[in-house]
Amino acid sequence: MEIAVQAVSHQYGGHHALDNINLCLKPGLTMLLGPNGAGKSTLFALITGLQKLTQGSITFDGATLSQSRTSIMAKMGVVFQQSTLDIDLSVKQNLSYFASLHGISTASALSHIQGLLDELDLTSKLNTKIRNLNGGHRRRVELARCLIHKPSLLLLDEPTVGLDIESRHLILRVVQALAHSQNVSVLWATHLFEEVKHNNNLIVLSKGQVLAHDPCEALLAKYHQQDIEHLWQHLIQEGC
Ligand SMILES: Nc1ncnc2c1ncn2[C@@H]1O[C@H](COP(=O)(O)OP(=O)(O)OP(=O)(O)O)[C@@H](O)[C@H]1O
Repeated sequence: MEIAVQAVSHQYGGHHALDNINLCLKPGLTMLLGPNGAGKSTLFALITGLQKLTQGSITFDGATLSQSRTSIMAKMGVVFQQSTLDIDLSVKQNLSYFASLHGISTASALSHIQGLLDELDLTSKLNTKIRNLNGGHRRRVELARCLIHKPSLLLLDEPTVGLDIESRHLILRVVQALAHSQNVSVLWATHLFEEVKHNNNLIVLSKGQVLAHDPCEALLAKYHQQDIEHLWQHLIQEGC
């Protein structure tokens, strides 16, 4: 799915959270790098329709949410910063409930994500209640859940914050493989330089403005920087 964000601004009261954002997301993994308060979650809220879009436009393969909400939402998978799992239900019950919302049977949902459940070390935990899982495994369940309906747009809002290192690496590896092998557009918000790989697309967001949006390699070459942290510092100094 191709997502075009054009001239999008958003204010909370008089505070400009996003200021004239223009982006085009294509299949593959795009990292949205920005510090706390840069406007990442606000952008997610506008793309998902949780916040009403009042300035600019966002289209999904050419259609807006107000034109084709049901079909666009059916193609969207989202992991928000805050967990939305029911902690008193088991892993399987959480997956099953989500599948049923999309008109998918539990059996076909589990069969579709079986490989993923194995990779995420969740198969043996299907009957475990979420409250008995650690944070890393809870996040893995959320990732598996949002892939049940085969989305073509995946939005991940700081999905590895606060997780153990093994879960962080695993989630990053799974999402990178997914974005590489399937026709899925992934937008991954992060404030961690080390999560950005040189073969990713990169959007640098600061104080509600896009400072750069290009393949990472191209940005490193353009600004003569060796790594993401130095690129970031260079862009901040140049842009603000
Ligand atoms: N509901 C709200 N009411 C008022 N101001 C808000 C609200 N939500 C966000 N903001 C402000 O808008 C700006 C952008 O916030 P946003 O949460 O989008 O940034 P972020 O990059 O996702 O940061 P974080 O990683 O801390 O969530 C910040 O200055 C924040 O304080």
